[in-house]
Amino acid sequence: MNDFLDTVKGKLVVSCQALSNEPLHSSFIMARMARAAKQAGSVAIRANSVVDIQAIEDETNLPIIGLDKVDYDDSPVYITPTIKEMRAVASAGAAVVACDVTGQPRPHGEKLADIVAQMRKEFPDTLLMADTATLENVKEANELGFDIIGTTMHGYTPDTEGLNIADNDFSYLKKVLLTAKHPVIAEGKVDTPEKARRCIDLGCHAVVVGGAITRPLEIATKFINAVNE
Ligand SMILES: CC(=O)N[C@H](C=O)[C@@H](O)[C@H](O)[C@H](O)COP(=O)(O)O
Repeated sequence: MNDFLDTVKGKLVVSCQALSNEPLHSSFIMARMARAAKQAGSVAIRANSVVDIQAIEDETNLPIIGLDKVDYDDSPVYITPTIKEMRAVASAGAAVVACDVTGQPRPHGEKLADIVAQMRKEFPDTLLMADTATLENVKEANELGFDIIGTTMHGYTPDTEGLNIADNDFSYLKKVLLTAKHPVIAEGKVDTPEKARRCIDLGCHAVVVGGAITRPLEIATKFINAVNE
């Protein structure tokens, strides 16, 4: 039985990710980041790549929202873009597999509906999280029956560039909550404890915070910029 949704209800999930061009890129370091998150009380971890997922599972035994960021030449979609990465993340033991649901073309012409159907067949106990950018994407995630709807890609697609879910007291997130037919996880640029709390108070099932906790380059840059101004 997958009890992920019960486990994270009303809670914070810490995202521990560092791509190959980031200073902390290392499964060992991501596992230590996850250890710190667990010690602080995080009930689940969001992680990128099979090796990081395995290292974090070994270290923390916490449930994981897994993804695999891969760049393909023929598509702008990079969060778990094809069935190959979906299978690999589920096989690594992630409780939830997150993937891009932004309506943009996937690599090799793969269709999201086919990917979802295949995953349901092969991994019936694994939950699927839609990383959406717009209300249209939320509607598609509803129709395809995703178990969790995330706001992950809001601000990161050509249509939404520069937007932030926290703008105007989370006015976009409020619309997502009205549109989504499945639990909503707020994710993306939630960079203060107060904002994380607000997401829960507005009715999100859970909230994911990444960079503000686990990306020291991002954190240090904010301090440096403030001091140098
Ligand atoms: C857009 C994209 O690729 N987001 C990624 C998705 O997994 C991660 O790089 C983010 O760190 C994560 O979504 C958490 O968000 P934030 O780090 O802003 O709290």
